[in-house]
Amino acid sequence: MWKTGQDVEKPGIVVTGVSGRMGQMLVKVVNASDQVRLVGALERPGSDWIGRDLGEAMGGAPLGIQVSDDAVETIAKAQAVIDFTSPAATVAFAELAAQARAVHVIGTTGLTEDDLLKIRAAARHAPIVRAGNMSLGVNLLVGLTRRVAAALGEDWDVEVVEAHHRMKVDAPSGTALMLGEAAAEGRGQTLDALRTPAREGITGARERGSIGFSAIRGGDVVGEHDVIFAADGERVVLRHLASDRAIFARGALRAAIWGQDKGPGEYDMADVLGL
Ligand SMILES: NC(=O)C1=CN([C@@H]2O[C@H](COP(=O)(O)OP(=O)(O)OC[C@H]3O[C@@H](n4cnc5c(N)ncnc54)[C@H](OP(=O)(O)O)[C@@H]3O)[C@@H](O)[C@H]2O)C=CC1
Ligand SMILES: O=C(O)C1=N[C@H](C(=O)O)C[C@H](O)C1
Repeated sequence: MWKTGQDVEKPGIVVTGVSGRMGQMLVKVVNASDQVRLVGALERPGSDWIGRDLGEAMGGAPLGIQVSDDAVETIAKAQAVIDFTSPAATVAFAELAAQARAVHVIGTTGLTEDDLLKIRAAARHAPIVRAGNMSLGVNLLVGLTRRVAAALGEDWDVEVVEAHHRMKVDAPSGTALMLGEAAAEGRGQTLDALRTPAREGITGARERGSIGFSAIRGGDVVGEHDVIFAADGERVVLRHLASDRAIFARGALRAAIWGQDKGPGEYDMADVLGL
């Protein structure tokens, strides 16, 4: 629907932030797929990857794609842009993907309300699939969390605990926020209404019905999330453990393909996975 002529058969994918942890994983997953073509690779202006062959920069065989910092020219070639970078970069890419009528798959977390408004504006022109976690397991856990929260009610205190690698820059994680939102929805409320500020010092007793978050940072932890429902005398713990970033990249590629026949609008992984 988005491009015509010779581009129609296999969607052309542009990956952003290709030198990053997720960027490199996305390049591997996209390049291994026979359903899409990798047509462009973007990095931040000033990166020493700019101008190099992407495959060689990743320490492997040449891929015949030069890493570029020209987002306008590169995104113009795309049917889908897969983007796990930083909030500022993602907001800029959203506008360019919308101009190119390309599907924008956003994995970037730590987006502010203002960023989300700009992304919403871009989604008036092209499909945007955004999720704080693109894995099948976490998106299933989101649905389970909603159901358990609805079933257990306010006598059960909800706490979300997450652990990530030492390089992660945002907290709570995007996944933790998705899980907190699901718990709040299960109780017929919004997370904004129930969220407890980060605890330190004399916090006072826990407020009934509130949802708390704790973040651990260390080592090379890919991503671990517990949703704890704690009552008097018992606890229910829902857990997801990620040990390979390929789960996120596979979900993002699935979203890019899924989005090819969708109209403008904001979608999430529950839409993509039919959950
Ligand atoms: N939704 C999901 O399933 C998942 C989401 N994430 C999220 O994805 C994001 C990236 O994570 P991760 O890969 O670990 O982080 P990295 O820091 O390893 O990678 C981010 C990359 O984006 C690059 N970048 C920054 N600005 C630009 C720009 N303007 N143009 C092009 N590239 C740019 C960075 O370059 P430089 O380092 O030079 O600044 C870096 O190479 C985070 O927000 C993370 O939370 C991660 C995993 C799964
Ligand atoms: O930064 C990461 O690494 C991850 N970020 C996402 C998040 O913020 O939840 C997803 C995953 O947990 C890895």
